[in-house]
Amino acid sequence: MIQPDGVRVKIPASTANLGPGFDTLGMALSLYAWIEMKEAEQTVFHLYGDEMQGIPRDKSNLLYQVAQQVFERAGVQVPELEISMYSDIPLTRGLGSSATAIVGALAAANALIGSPLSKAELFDMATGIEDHPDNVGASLYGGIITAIWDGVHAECIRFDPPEDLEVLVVVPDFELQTSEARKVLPDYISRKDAVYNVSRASFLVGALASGRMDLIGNAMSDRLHQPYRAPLIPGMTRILEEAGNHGALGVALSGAGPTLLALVDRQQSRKNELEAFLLNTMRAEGINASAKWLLPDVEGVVEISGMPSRSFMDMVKGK
Ligand SMILES: Nc1ncnc2c1ncn2[C@@H]1O[C@H](COP(=O)(O)OP(=O)(O)OP(=O)(O)O)[C@@H](O)[C@H]1O
Ligand SMILES: N[C@@H](CCO)C(=O)O
Repeated sequence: MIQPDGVRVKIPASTANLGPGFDTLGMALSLYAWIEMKEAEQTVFHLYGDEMQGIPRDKSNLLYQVAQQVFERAGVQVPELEISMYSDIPLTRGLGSSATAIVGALAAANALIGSPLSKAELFDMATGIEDHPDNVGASLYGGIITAIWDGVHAECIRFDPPEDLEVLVVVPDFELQTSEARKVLPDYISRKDAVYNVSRASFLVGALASGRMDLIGNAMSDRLHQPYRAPLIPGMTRILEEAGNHGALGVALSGAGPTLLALVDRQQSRKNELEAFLLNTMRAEGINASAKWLLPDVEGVVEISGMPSRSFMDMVKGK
């Protein structure tokens, strides 16, 4: 029942909220992590790449802990594991690195024992661990997801992003833990602000699902989290206000930040201008940042089969 050669999965990064859809909307992105998981005599970790620095290499590691939850739920014992991971996803920057690790570990552990758990069960477990469904739903299902969570079950509707949608992310060179970026949020907001957000979030889903990219801009504004988080990210307020004048369809804080995200029509020609505006605005505030042009990922987590003779890193390099 346990796969003798182990299993390999590829998991996309994600952006959460897309402005008004706090803890609800997510989109998978073409930036990836890879995990290999095998049964072993003694637990050992091989963590590759700059983004894995500082991640624990003992049984306290999130990947190991999450895998054990799968085995427990399935009633199977696999106490010792050999786990390899490589990631291009920056840690603690608002691109869903923790969700990627959770979804990757759930999918790999489930595949290792013959896939007894359904994707819906993995979604419930992932949301329980992360505590909100937006990033994990996107990494699990790919595309754009709109999700609900009642504390036990998560449900989502997934749809394909508009065909010409491209995504610019500008990743500042400082970290911001999600837990810290949640502490600054108020427990209560006014009815006026609640209506503002419900209307924008609903309108945004309608615009994205029907391919109306011309309507995205007005729909991406938010009063639930971004105004409170803006003081943590120098340059953010100006970028949110002015990126539309430099070719962005819409702009938002990516997840809990500090990364900023602009949605762009792939057919338009002002990409250099937009990238320079975002980078220069941050630089003027003393923040170095790097820009990445990404596409939506439409597959979500996938198992990579049939290459047990290739080393893990050869597989990653072969992409
Ligand atoms: N591969 C991994 N193995 C173990 N722990 C990880 C791994 N990847 C991420 N983490 C944990 O997740 C933390 C980052 O989670 P956090 O929610 O703060 O940021 P994020 O997921 O990158 O951004 P956001 O949730 O805003 O999109 C890291 O500090 C680390 O503790
Ligand atoms: N919806 C979450 C995403 C970050 O994990 C937040 O904004 O805090």
